[in-house]
Amino acid sequence: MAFSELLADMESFPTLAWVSPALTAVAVILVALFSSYRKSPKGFNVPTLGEDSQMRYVQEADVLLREGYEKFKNTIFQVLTPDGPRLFLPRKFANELKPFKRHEASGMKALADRHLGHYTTIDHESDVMLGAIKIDLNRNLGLFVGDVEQEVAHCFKTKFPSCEEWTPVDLHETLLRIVAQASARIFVGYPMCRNDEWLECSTKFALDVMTGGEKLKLWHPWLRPFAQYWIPEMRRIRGDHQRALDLLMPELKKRAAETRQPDEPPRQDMIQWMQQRAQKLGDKSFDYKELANLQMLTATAAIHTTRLAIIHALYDIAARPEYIAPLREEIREVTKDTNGILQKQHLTQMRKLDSFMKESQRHSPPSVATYQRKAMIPIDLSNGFHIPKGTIVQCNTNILDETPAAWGAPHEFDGFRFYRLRENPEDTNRFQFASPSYDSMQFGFGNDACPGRFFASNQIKIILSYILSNYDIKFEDSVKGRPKNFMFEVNVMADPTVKVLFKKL
Ligand code: HEM
Repeated sequence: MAFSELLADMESFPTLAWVSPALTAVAVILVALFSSYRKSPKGFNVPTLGEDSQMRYVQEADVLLREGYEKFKNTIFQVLTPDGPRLFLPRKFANELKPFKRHEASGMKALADRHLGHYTTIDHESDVMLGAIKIDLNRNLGLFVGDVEQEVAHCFKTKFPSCEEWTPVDLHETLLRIVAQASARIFVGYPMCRNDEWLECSTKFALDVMTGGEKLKLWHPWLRPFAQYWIPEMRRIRGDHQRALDLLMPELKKRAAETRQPDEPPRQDMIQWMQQRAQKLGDKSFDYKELANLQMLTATAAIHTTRLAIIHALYDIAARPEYIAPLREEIREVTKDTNGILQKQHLTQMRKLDSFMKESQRHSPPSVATYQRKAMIPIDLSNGFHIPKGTIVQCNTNILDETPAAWGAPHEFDGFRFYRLRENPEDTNRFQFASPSYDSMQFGFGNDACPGRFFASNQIKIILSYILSNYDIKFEDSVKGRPKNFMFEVNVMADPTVKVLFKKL
């Protein structure tokens, strides 16, 4: 971030107007001294990839990590990044880290550290939240197919252009609303899932965390306790939590006051599951405030990741229109007994769509280094490398050359490769979108792989099948081929400048 941007942040700090000019001058000098702060490159005893890699790491980590793979193959290497040296392990070490428990090698702590979770409030591990996702949500997924489809249809009717003619649509913005509302149907229930303020609050929080964390990283660690008050996003985070509580309160009070009839089935949504889990676990610290925080954290983990996977898939479909007819035909075929109304078994039967989603994610994963862990204890690897306690490591998980030979041409986009692999009766339950494996770590790997992946798989299928059944899609004429992804460090983003044209069928 430029010095001028930091100053702009300072100017927006409300109290600065009445702070003495001398104090402001001191603050300006401190900003000047520390705005270019970067962690000193105190590296590890492994080869370093390119001494001048810092900017390349920010803008093209995919290319850089590929170079690392070609140069070092099965050797651990480090990259000098703006946050200091980072260790990249060849994929095979994921197998060695897998047996470690989360209090020994933690994915959550790695993520929290990356986003300065202590300040951005995401350093918050909760058994209530993990249990509600891993157990309750996954157990009840089938219940919600109709409800989610209803929310998706409602969103398209109320928030989407009519598309009688070819109409350009900003997928980033529109899908944020659709995914947020469809997810909120299960997280906070109806009618809260249509509350505009709630949807805005629960989706903006993630952006504040990401941007606020990045801005705060530019400050020297000693100054961060003060600098957090200068950065608008960091100041907003506190407000986001309070606003979430205020917005949820009427619903929580309503539920607390209601007596359900004995023959009434229990409510099924994340609010209910979290409350029940907290009771079961005897979690004394769980109150309405904590519930609101956990809702925000769940939305943060769920919404942007799912939206991005859908955008990538739509870019892949628009770039390869030959897939539209077979995908549409599959949707029509599996739902023909219910006149096009989706039921849970239909989602399992959509094997071509599942394969297409997995192939899209293979080419456009959420990150090119998905398996990241913070060593909470010292860990020794089989090659003698010692990971000191407190160190974050990640695996170089997006090297297409490592694709198993049986999967076919590794670099090609083959939307139905997993569909064909599953035709082998022994493999019929393998190679699914929501099945992480050693060769497919887009959702992570092992016990702590993404617990929301089954839910995400359903949400993506419901939304894509709605689009394919109701619209034709294509790129604007100016777009040639599949738009190249953008990188921010190891994170893979879909080009936000591209518009997809929609036309109602
Ligand atoms: C396409 C959508 C999604 C993608 C690509 C994705 C990806 C990931 C990845 C790569 C991890 C790290 C796993 C590891 O390090 O082994 C993760 C963790 C996690 N995800 Fe997802 N995710 C998605 C959707 C969701 C949804 C919908 C939810 C919630 C309903 C969710 C909740 C979580 C949580 C709570 C964790 C931390 C798990 C733990 O520490 O045990 N994710 N996700």
